[in-house]
Amino acid sequence: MEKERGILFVLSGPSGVGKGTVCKALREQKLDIQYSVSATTRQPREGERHGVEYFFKTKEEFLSMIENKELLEWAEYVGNYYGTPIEYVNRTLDEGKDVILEIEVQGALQVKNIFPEGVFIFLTPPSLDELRSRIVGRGTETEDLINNRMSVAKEEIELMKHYDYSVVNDEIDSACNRIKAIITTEHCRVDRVRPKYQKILGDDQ
Ligand SMILES: Nc1nc2c(ncn2[C@@H]2O[C@H](COP(=O)(O)OP(=O)(O)O)[C@@H](O)[C@H]2O)c(=O)[nH]1
Ligand SMILES: Nc1ncnc2c1ncn2[C@@H]1O[C@H](COP(=O)(O)OP(=O)(O)O)[C@@H](O)[C@H]1O
Repeated sequence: MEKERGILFVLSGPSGVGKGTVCKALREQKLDIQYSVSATTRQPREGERHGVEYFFKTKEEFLSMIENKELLEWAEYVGNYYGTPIEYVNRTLDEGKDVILEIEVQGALQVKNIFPEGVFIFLTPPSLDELRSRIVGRGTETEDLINNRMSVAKEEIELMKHYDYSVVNDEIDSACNRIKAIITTEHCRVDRVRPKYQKILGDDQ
C-alpha cells in the first residue's frame, strides 16, 4: 500500500487552559506524532530554548517571515506575534507522519481554511474560575495581563463551534487519554482509510 499523507491535528483553546501542559504530557508518551515548533516575538521565559519551545524572533524577522509566506498561519496575541512555519508541516505530512499544532484560536481558524481535512480539538477549562486560577498559579503574568487573557478567553470559548472535538482538561492524564482516543478514531475513519484500498481494488469497487 502506498504511503498516505499524515493527519494534521490542531490543539487549541484559551490561554491557560493547559495546552502546553497537555502537549508536553503527550510528548512524554512518545506517540507516533510530530510536534510543530512555532515562531514568536515574545521574550523567552526562564528555561525556554530557541528551537525547542519556540523559534524566538525579532518583530522584523517575524514580519519578513509573513512577507515571504513562510507561515501557515499567524496571529497577534496579547501584544506578541505567533506563527507556524509552513515548510515543516507540509514536509512532515508528505512523509506520511501526523503533525500536531498547539496554537491559539484565531490561528486555528486560519488553519481550518487551508487544511479543512485537519482535525480540530478544542481544550476547555472545567470552569472560568479554574481557568483564572491556572493562569494565576503559573505566575508568568501580571494582574493586567491576566485580566486581558481572561477576556480573550471568553471570546475564544465562543469559537468552539468551529471545532470537531471538545476535550475538557479537568485532569491531565484524562485529557491526554481523550486526545489519544481522537487520534485513534481519526485513523479508523472510512473516508481516510478507503483511498488506500481503492488503489489496490481499482476504481470500479
Ligand atoms: N496562532 C498561533 N498561536 C500560537 C502559536 N504558538 C503558540 N501559540 C499560542 O499563543 C498563545 C500564547 O502562548 P505563550 O506566550 O507561550 O503563553 P501560554 O501558552 O499561555 O503559556 C497560546 O494560546 C499558544 O497556544 C502559533 O504558531 N500560532
Ligand atoms: N489538568 C490540569 N489541572 C490542573 N492544573 C493544570 C492542568 N493543566 C494545566 N494546568 C496548569 O495550568 C497552568 C496553565 O497551563 P499551560 O499549559 O501553560 O496553558 P496554555 O498552554 O493553554 O496557556 C499551568 O500552571 C499548568 O501547570
